[in-house]
Amino acid sequence: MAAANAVRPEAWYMDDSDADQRLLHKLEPNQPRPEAWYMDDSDADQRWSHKLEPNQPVSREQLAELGVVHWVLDADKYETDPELQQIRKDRNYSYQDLITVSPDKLPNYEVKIKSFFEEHIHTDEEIRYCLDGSGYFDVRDANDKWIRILVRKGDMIVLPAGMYHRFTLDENNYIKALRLFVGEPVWTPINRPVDDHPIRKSYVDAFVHKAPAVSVN
Ligand SMILES: CSCCC(=O)/C(O)=C/O
Ligand SMILES: [Fe+2]
Repeated sequence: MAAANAVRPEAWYMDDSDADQRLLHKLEPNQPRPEAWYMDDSDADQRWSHKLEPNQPVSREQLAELGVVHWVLDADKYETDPELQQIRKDRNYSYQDLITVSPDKLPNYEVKIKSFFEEHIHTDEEIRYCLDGSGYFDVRDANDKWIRILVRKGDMIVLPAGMYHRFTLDENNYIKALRLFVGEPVWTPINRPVDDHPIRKSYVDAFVHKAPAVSVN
C-alpha cells in the first residue's frame, strides 16, 4: 500500500544517460555540478575522461578559488530565462551567439578543434553556456596541474581572463553552447607561454598566489 504522505505524482529531473528508457533515470541528489577532477598524464585520446586512479575530484569551491564561476540553469528556456537575464545584466554580458562543435556542424572542424585544445589564455573572460551535448574545459590549478571540468546541458561556466585552459569534445563529439561576452567579442586565443603578458600577470596575482596548496597523487 502507498504511504499516506507520498507525493503524487512523483516527478524528478532526469540524467542524460542513453540507457534503457524504462529505467528511472533519476539524477543523483548530491551529484556535483560541475563535475571536475585532476587529470592523468596519459597521451591517450583527448576525448577520454583521463581520471586518476583513484579519482581525485575537484569541488566547485576549489574551482572558485581559481576564479572559475559556474551556474546550473534551465537550458530549455535559455531564450526567456530570467535567471540568465539577471546574470547578463549583473556581469554586463552584452553579446551572445551560438556555436555548435561537432565534425559535421562546425566549419573547418579539424583546425578549430586542434586550436581549442592548444593551451591558451584570453584577454577577457571565457563564458560558455552548454545548451546541449557536453565537453571538457581543462584548466590549470595553482601548481600547474590540469583539472578537467565536464560541462553538460545546463552548465554555464566562466573562465577568468588570463587563466591557462583548453577545450575538447568528449566521446559524444557534440556540444551546442551559447557564447557570451562583454562588448565586442575577441575570440583570438593567446597560446602558452605568455607568462609575461599583463593579463596573465593579473590573473596570477589575483588567484594563483592566493590559492591554498593541494596535493595530487
Ligand atoms: C564550446 S566553445 C568552443 C571552445 C572555445 O571557444 C574556447 O575558446 C576554448 O578555450
Ligand atoms: Fe579559450
